[in-house]
Amino acid sequence: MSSAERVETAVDVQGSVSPAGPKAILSLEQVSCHFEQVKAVTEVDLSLHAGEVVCLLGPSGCGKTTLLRVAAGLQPVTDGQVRLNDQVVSDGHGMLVPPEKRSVGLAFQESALFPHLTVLDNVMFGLKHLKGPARQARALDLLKQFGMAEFSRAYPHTLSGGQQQRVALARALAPSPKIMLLDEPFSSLDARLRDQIRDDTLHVLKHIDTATLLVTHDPEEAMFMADRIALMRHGHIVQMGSPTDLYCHPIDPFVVTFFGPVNEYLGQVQEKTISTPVGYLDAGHFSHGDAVRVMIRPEAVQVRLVSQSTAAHQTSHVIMSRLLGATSLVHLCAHGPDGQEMHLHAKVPGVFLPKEGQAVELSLDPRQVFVFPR
Ligand SMILES: Nc1ncnc2c1ncn2[C@@H]1O[C@H](COP(=O)(O)OP(=O)(O)OP(=O)(O)O)[C@@H](O)[C@H]1O
Repeated sequence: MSSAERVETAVDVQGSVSPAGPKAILSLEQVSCHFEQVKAVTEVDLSLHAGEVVCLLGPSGCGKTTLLRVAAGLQPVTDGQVRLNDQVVSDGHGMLVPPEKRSVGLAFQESALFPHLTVLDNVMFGLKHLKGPARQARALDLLKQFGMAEFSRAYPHTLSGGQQQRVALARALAPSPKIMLLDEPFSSLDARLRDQIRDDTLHVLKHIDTATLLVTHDPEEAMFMADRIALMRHGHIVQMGSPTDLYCHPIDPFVVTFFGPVNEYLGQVQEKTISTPVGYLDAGHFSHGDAVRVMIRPEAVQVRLVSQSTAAHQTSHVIMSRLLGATSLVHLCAHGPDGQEMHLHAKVPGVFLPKEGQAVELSLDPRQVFVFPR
């Protein structure tokens, strides 16, 4: 094992806040929304620009839907203000511009279509400002972009759930809203269908250059869809930035673990290093004697097979291997330079299934190792 190896460590870095460039279409400024004792959202700042997809990500009950409803004008704020194109549309005194005047398109987990209208009529419903042929052409264009043009004469009850959701998205986007608000629009679909509709939706959103706020609790979905992610907890935005910012520069352990399970090691800084069973880490800004929590993503663990030179219990070795599909998960017992042991998971690409007992040499990709105070 590469026990003498010294590994540079990526430590807590604040993600970027907002892209430079044109003015925001939608701004939430110090927005709070409380329901009696429940502080659903507290002092949130968030801006949304034309053509970008921002995801509100976080665990159940963290305030995502409340924030989306505030943006839509469906929920008054307790404090702070909401601006649309620089005009204040709600503040602590009430709702100054109602939802129907905000040019927002809405789609939810189960977006109900009008059952007595055909697919085409459903999409044309919000296009009353257009004349007959233009109205139909616009609706058909949207249906085409969602792969639903051939169903234009069908009624909703004859469509699958996924097809209905495509029509609902087309209907919401048809009036070319300046802002699209989507609340878990893919979560009722099965995995394969979800991937496809997600992909189609992303391309349509980018094509029409609308600003999109998407609520999801799925980090993979947020990374797939978002230009920027706002990760929330207990009504606050914990970290805001690009998917790369959050994944590679998480500001605290909550952000690290929200994107997937990690290997954890509790250590102590000795001089300028932290000794772990997988080698020495650079202690970064920590000082001698600091108690630290080392978080190692399974993807950071690099495994090299070696011939056994010492007894199994003194060498890092394989406990078991499992094929997950595109990746393999290898359970390891790591033996450190100072005699420490650690059960470790390594996620490696492709079919890599070393046998139980196989001796290995372990190293780390420092970009996916994070150290926080204990
Ligand atoms: N109308 C309401 N009255 C009282 N409490 C509410 C109301 N709406 C939301 N809450 C509370 O506010 C908090 C945030 O709820 P919200 O629905 O915004 O969370 P969420 O992150 O969207 O959750 P989920 O992912 O489960 O939908 C929760 O504690 C919820 O119970």
